[in-house]
Amino acid sequence: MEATCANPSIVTASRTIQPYRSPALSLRFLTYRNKRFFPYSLTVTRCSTTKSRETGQDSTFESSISLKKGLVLDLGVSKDSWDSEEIGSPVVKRFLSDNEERWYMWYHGSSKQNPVSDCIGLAVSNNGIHWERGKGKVESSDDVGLVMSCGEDWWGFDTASVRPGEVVIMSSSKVRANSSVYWMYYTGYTTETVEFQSQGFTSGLGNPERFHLCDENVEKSRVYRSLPGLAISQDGRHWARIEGEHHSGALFDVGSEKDWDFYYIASPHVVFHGDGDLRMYYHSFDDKPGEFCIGMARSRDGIKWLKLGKILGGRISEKDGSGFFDELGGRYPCVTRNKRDESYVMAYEGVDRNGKTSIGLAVSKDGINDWKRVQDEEAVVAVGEGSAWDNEGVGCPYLIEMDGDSDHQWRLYYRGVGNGGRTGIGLAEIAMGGEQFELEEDRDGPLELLQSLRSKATELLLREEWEESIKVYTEFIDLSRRQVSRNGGSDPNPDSIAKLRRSLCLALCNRAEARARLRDFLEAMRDCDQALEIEKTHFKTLLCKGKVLLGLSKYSLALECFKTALLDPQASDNFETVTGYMEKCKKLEFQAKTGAFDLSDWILSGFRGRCPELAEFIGLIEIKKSEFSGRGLFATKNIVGGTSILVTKAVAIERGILGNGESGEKAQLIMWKNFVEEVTESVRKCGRTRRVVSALSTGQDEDNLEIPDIALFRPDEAFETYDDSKQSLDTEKLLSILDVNSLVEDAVSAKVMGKNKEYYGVGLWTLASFINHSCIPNARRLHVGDYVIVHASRDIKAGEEITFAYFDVLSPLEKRKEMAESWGFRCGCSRCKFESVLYVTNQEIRELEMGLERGVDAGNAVYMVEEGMKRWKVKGKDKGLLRASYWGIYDEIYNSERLMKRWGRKIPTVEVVVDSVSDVVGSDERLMKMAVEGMMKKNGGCSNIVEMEKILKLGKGVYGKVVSKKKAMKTLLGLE
Ligand SMILES: C[S@@+](CC[C@H](N)C(=O)[O-])C[C@H]1O[C@@H](n2cnc3c(N)ncnc32)[C@H](O)[C@@H]1O
Repeated sequence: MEATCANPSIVTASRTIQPYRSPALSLRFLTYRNKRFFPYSLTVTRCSTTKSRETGQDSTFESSISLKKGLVLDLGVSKDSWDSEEIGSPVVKRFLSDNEERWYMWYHGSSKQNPVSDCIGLAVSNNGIHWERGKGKVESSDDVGLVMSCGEDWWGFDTASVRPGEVVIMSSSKVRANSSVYWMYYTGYTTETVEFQSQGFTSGLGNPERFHLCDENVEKSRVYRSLPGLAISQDGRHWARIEGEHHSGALFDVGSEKDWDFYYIASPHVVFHGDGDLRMYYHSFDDKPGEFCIGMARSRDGIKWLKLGKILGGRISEKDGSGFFDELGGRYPCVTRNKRDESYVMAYEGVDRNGKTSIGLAVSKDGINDWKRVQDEEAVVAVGEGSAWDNEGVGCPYLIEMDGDSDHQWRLYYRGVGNGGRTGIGLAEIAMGGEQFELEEDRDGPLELLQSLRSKATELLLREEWEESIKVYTEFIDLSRRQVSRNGGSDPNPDSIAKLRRSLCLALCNRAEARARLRDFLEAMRDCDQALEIEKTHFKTLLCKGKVLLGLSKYSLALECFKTALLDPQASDNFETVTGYMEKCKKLEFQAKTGAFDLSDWILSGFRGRCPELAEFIGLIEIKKSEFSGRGLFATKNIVGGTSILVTKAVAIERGILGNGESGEKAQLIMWKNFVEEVTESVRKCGRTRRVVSALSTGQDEDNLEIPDIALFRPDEAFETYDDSKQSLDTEKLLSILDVNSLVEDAVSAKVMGKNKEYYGVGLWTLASFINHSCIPNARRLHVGDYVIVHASRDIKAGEEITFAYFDVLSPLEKRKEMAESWGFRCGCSRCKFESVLYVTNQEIRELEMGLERGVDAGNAVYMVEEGMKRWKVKGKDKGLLRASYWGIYDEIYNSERLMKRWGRKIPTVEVVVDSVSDVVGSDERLMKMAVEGMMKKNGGCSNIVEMEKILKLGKGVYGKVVSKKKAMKTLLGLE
């Protein structure tokens, strides 16, 4: 499986975690502005609010704004990938269940080895943007990659190429993707071609278009006689063909010579209208008018089809048809039902007189008759400008309506063609103004200005340019208010005032949304409240307010808000969204109060889907003056090992996969630069963040730092003390703060998440930044998504300082000193003090160290340490300290049969050593691994219950009580 993007979600702190010593100074010389990992292009391709000349009707689509988000799937990188040469025909499905979101994309592709033969593959994603794809055939039901090759029956209609048209889920889409029954309608080709007779058509017919075969003439005069086929699958990966009525196994044949669909049938797209009513939309080329046409067929069972005829053709015959983006007709229909009004929406690829392709929309009330184009002359999604990846053509659209609360958002996946015919799959978002601001009069007055402001603000909102959209909404809101008060009461047309007030309410709501994105929660709340004064139960505003309250961790108030939203008639369409938020509020409130988080199910699911939601939580702790340096966190009550101490969300995180060597270092610098920029932005936008970040240490004069009240870190409290001054922190100070307090997510995360070893993430978690280092730590970190959970790695007494390891504490004193130095401090912990004294006074230890440097036999060295401790009067817990320092040699001996044969009887058992070390440094993966291996060797399995319990206890120390189910813990320990 090739991961196209890192999305790490759970990370454990361990020996390899190094708090970040920043390359901050060198960054100043870097000018490259990294565009993050995903090449979003954020280009507005079409923005029109004109009424459809053709329809003149009140379609919710009449004002559509599309926004290209960029390339989401490029060609397969490796030369031998099945999809390295060309890709297209995306068919995208989104599956939602209670706690996960899964996206599937089937698409066709061809390889460099065999560029004329297309196969079908599957990619998966948890957000529809970052896709995981495979380079070879899928093996298991979790795998991704090639899922369907050409047919092998010599008489079959699909022996040369297959391309997906649509996948119909024959059970609910609210079930897990892998238990559904999928019906795939696809286009199959043989090598049989038909001569193409149309005179007027000057560019290639393109069935199938093969952009890698740049010689257009190949396809000019001949087309492949493709037909529609059906295959079914239980898991979307393993497909069985269903034979249709046609002798070739296809579902049906082309029409007779006089019919419009005589040449071929392509891109079958099937819509489930109701029981016993399936509708297929497909395209062909009608040579009488010389244009691409879209037609329909109907079926009761999805297998036997009855053709109904053409439903959408070209515009050649139209009076002013020339110059339209779809003058030569439409193809690749993708039809879907608009959840709002049950009408049908079709996205299609329009072909202009030069053969250039772009994407248009059409609507129909019943999906059969009366299809109307949404925009007349221009496409909804046009080719990219300049050297964009899709500057040659866009087409093969796949439209998805997103459930949710935003302004009627649709996603449109499409095939883009760029320079040299390079293909890729891109994403555009389409907003259909659901609550249109309708203008009926006074086109030159303020109403026109209002309309233009509103369109501009909506567009900016869609482009996620929050600050700009807030500015324009503010203009709109001020002007509307003036307008309302000027005309209020005395207006001859009370209807128009009512509309104006509705628009004002929506604008306030949208501005709140933008402000919430910038974490301007107080302002967002104000906007929501003002909108609700206009319309008490405005659904979208109630949703927005609920989310703002969630953002402020005010879970019970948020719950009330969502409950009120549920009473609105619009809620029926968004029932699951609202009830989903309500469940979230209840869960988070419980978690914030108790700190009871459980990741077991997520772990058991193999970390599939979204990370579990977490609430910020502050346990039994306070900030006080530390013996080490400056401030520290202290337990106010006894804390049992494994218990969560705090859960806090990162101010910012930057993640990526770093390579090795110079390029890896450069990538690291760029990541650091981005990270600094992100923190700077957060600090500038939010007074609360500014205050908590500026309370952190710069590493200077720590003992004179103010001791902040821990309440400052409670999101609940922060709401009341929010300030609005929008200032930045002094850059020098901010860089020092980040240098001292940033933490790096480590390679263990890669292991836990099954991610690439070179995965790298750096972040800032404010409250956790008060935790000092100790070489005998009592706490550990676990990173889950953007949150860090700090838990007790062993029992902690009331009043004890909470500490974790900034670096590997299973290493000798000198090494630890070096690491602390790179952090800019001298460790003042009791273990360092004890060992320093011992080393100064003990010649034998110094000799032992020299021996280790020379590479003395590990067995001998362990024996010397163990025997030495008797002479040096090192007793009880102190033995664990020295064993931790020389962990490397203990590890070596216990892992070597040869050494154990020789020394095994003379040294303590693995269990004794693991117990004594974990007693002083807390749990650690390596101790756990050694205990597990020891148990396996001794018992030949994990049958010994007492030892098993001991190991699970160690596991609890490493991962915390958040892994409450034994089965999940065993999975992490590799015992399941
Ligand atoms: C992330 S901050 C920890 C909180 C810090 N003590 C404060 O007052 O904000 C890291 C800094 O704390 C100090 N520090 C942490 N652990 C220490 C230790 N074991 N001995 C001495 N100084 C320590 C160092 O100055 C280090 O740069």
